[in-house]
Amino acid sequence: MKLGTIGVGNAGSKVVDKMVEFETLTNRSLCRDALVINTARTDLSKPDHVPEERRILIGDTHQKAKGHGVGGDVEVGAEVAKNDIDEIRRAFDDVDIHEVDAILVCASLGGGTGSGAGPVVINELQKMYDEPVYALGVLPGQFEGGRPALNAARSLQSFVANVDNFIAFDNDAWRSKDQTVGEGYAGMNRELATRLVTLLGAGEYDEPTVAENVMDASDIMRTLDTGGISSIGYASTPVEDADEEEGLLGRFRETEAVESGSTPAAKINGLVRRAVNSRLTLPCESSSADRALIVLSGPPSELSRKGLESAREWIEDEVDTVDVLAGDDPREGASALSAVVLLSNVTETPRIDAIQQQAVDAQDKIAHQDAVREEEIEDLITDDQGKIDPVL
Ligand SMILES: Nc1nc2c(ncn2[C@@H]2O[C@H](COP(=O)(O)OP(=O)(O)OP(=O)(O)O)[C@@H](O)[C@H]2O)c(=O)[nH]1
Repeated sequence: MKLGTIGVGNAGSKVVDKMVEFETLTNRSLCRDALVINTARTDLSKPDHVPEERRILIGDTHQKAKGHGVGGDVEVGAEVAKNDIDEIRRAFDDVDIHEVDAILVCASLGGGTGSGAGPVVINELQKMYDEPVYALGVLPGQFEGGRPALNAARSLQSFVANVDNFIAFDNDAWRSKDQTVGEGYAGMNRELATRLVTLLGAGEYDEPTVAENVMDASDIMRTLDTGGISSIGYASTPVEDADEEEGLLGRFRETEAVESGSTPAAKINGLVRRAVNSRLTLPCESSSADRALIVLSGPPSELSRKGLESAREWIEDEVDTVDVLAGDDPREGASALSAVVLLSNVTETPRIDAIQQQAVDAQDKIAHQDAVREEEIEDLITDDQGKIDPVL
């Protein structure tokens, strides 16, 4: 599909940047426009693949943001975006909407800009365009504490109510204890970009391609059209005789070899099973999905109709739905065979339940602290009037 991509806030912008990097390295043609919106000037300098003129600073005149971010305050994030909506609209005007099938807004839900400004941006897009608007939302880790969980629980409701589909990425599930936070994020963003671009970029070629069974943008959009929360599974295996991948693309590839000697059909079946049973972007009970879609991407010689059909049947049983679409994404010269599986409208998602509980606890704690503070201030004023130390 042809996509307009918008990153809101720090993490959202980094994800968009990685998507553009991965699509360039793999000669795909997905993001027709990449725009990033932020309240922090320093974060706007981070992307390597988003043109300078497509980086928008909002809230630089706002009393609390002043170009330094909103410090995790979701209310300020939303307010700033509402105040600067004309500027945001002008940036949308530069998108050639006839060139895109859908818009993807990427944001993290734990900070203040992504969680607050993200829903404002989405509402505006929905007002301006008829095309579907999808979101990619990063969920905060449990170790980050109550405030990010509260932001996420609040903003998740606004995201899900207003997008055509919400693809979730759970930082907790992808955190590695052996890495620094920075290394961890870089790896997670690569993994996420690989999944998003392999899925959404399927069937998009610069040159016309004649192949049977090619995945179509309308199939992907139909699977996403549930209005719910989605999760993506992925697995990849190197193609025999492919040149050793050097440099940047090698870092994106976390391929695992499958047993040699297996037939192409068995190889595909095994790969699709591995995609569903390995780490999903959002851990969930796959049988709770409403619809599913399989994309098989790799050199045409590796694609097998029989393999794809038997994998489709396996997912039909696994997910317990007849709504499973499957298609190929032939890529001449690709050095790996990859399977990506989209599980749409999943409802059994333990991490989202846990975030909601963490948010309720955090809200109770904040309410309790506020009540204690008010009581203390009252005591000070009534009992110790005149005894408060001045600041200077
Ligand atoms: N997956 C991933 N998560 C990130 C990354 N950077 C930050 N996060 C997560 O995002 C949340 C913080 O959100 P940010 O995007 O940094 O903040 P923001 O939306 O710009 O908002 P403010 O900083 O409050 O203005 C935390 O939950 C982090 O764990 C990243 O590169 N990748």
